[in-house]
Amino acid sequence: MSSSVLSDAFRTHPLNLNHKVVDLSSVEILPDSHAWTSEANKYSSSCGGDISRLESIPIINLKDENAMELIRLACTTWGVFQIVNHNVPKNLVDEVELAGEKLFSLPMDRKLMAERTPNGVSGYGMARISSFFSKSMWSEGFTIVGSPLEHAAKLWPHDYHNFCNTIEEYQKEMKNLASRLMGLILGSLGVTEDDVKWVEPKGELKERGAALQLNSYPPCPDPDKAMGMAAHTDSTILNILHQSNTSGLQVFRGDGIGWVTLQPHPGALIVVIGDLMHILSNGSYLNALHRAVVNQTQHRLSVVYLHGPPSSVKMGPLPQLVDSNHPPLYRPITWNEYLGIKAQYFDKALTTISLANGFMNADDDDSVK
Ligand SMILES: O=C(O)CCC(=O)C(=O)O
Ligand SMILES: [Fe+2]
Repeated sequence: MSSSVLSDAFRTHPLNLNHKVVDLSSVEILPDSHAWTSEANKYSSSCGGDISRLESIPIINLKDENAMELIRLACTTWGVFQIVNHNVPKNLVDEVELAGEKLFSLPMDRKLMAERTPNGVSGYGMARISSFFSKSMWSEGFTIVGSPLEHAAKLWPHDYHNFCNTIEEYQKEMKNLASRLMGLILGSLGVTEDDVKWVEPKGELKERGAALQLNSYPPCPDPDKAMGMAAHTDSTILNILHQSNTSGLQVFRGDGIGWVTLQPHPGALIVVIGDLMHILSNGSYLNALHRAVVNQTQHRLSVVYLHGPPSSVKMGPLPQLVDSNHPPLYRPITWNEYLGIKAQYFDKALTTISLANGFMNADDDDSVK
């Protein structure tokens, strides 16, 4: 895995470290710093409550002969779906979950030895989106780009091999699965992988952006006022997420339904469509707005594989999807440039590259850097 795209983008846009790292496992009363009000989370008022149960997020069997069509439906209505029969060995998923549990149960002073630096990308710390919110999230994270060795050796100076092996094996499986999913998703848009050369990059283009993010959500004394991870869309092509057997991930349906909880399904992995796939599909595939809520009794863990494009590729709406009736909605952009825009504009990032509102000139690539 290449580290350059994410590392470059994160170095240029360091984290705003207003939030103090707190050892959440030792907190008995929700501190004000972690008490979210409805102003702090503008989407919370539309919370779906009972309605959530009427709508459920599709579970797609990748071996189903209609898988492509089901994916198309899921991407146009949800921007998220679960997959089964994905061929990722169950014991590997269990091992990566255990590795995460082992990591987050270390004492805080040990975890801080592997802390992510303000302009670094790998290591222990809070979700990068924390800097957009005045309140702290009820979660901790560990990001791995490329080899986990450097940070794992800080966590377990004499015993990091198992962790590294598990992570590297999982990264390999995720990379294969992501490329299989790309074939299916592009197919569902009526585009072949041959039409999009960078999907299976050869030679120089091989350099690809990817990362693994472990998220930990300890039990929370006042879960209704706390927020595990605030509402966001992912800045990738797609993310593949495994959640431990405790619900918490919610997806927002804009058509009046509100927040819908993604119930853990044994053996399933979750695919979240990111901003870049939304751009590629010329707006037809939804980049799911999602968040993670917490609960009072159970520790929850998620393992997220971030799948991005090679650094040099400029991505715009796929030419096959654009014609005089369907003009391009976004200007072409590299991932690095998009991550920079996201770091600055967050949930307005797509608007700044929209061609529909005349905000930007399509040829003026450097204007927002
Ligand atoms: O923990 C979860 O379920 C959500 C995590 C997430 O959205 C992310 O890491 O981007
Ligand atoms: Fe996310």
